Amino acid sequence: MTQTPQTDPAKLAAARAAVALVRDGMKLGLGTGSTAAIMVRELAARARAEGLSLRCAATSKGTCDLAESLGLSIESLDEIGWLDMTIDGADEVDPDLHLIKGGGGAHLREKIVAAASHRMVVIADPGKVVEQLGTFPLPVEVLQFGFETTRTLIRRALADLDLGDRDVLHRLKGSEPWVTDEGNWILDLHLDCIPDPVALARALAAIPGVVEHGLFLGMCHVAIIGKPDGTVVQLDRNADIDADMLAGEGD
Ligand SMILES: O=C(CO)[C@H](O)[C@H](O)COP(=O)(O)O
Repeated sequence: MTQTPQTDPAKLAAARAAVALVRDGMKLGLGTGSTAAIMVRELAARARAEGLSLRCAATSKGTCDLAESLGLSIESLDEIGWLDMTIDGADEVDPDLHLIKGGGGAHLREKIVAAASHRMVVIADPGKVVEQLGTFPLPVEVLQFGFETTRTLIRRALADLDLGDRDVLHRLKGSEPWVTDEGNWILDLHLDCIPDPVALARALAAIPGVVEHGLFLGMCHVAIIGKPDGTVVQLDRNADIDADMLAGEGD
């Protein structure tokens, strides 16, 4: 039976484990996506039940609307300042806890919020754990101005990294461009594998029309991987991680 994101037991387990890390008085970043949405619901329920006083910054309009509808107080990042912890989902997590994010198109705000956080906690199901990043198409947020120029420069950068002849696709919603919360467009880079994420991140960041790419390198401190049986595995950065342990357990 196909499970809706709300009832996915692996995502729910990861979300609950992350919410258990929250303490009264914390300043939190709230991620975006189906797993993050489950976390927001769990967080709101716990805050209500325990009377927690929390200050939260959201990584997207969608998360902001959801959190506020559940009674969580959302402020702008600049009002809150430095955050204790951000809890967010991911599209891929590698053994070094490098990530691909942006499947939901929110990676620009997600990266800013993660950068403003003492700790970034990623929550995911086992299908997100990979040996090497790149199977999931890498989202790159680009300005609308000079869009085709930026796409050409990205293709050239990929060729320089021996990643030529890959699809660099304009993300659409129906037949119209998918527009981010910041009013930009997204290119999805179908790379299959990313042998050198650091070199790719550097090359993309050097292209003028690129606003932000979905590689999160060295930002995630802890990944909590929920499993379909409701248990979790916690991966800590710099720990000796055996991604094989989790491979193939996706739901
Ligand atoms: O980066 C993201 C949004 O920009 C999400 O965290 C990522 O796409 C994972 O989403 P989901 O939990 O729905 O699988």
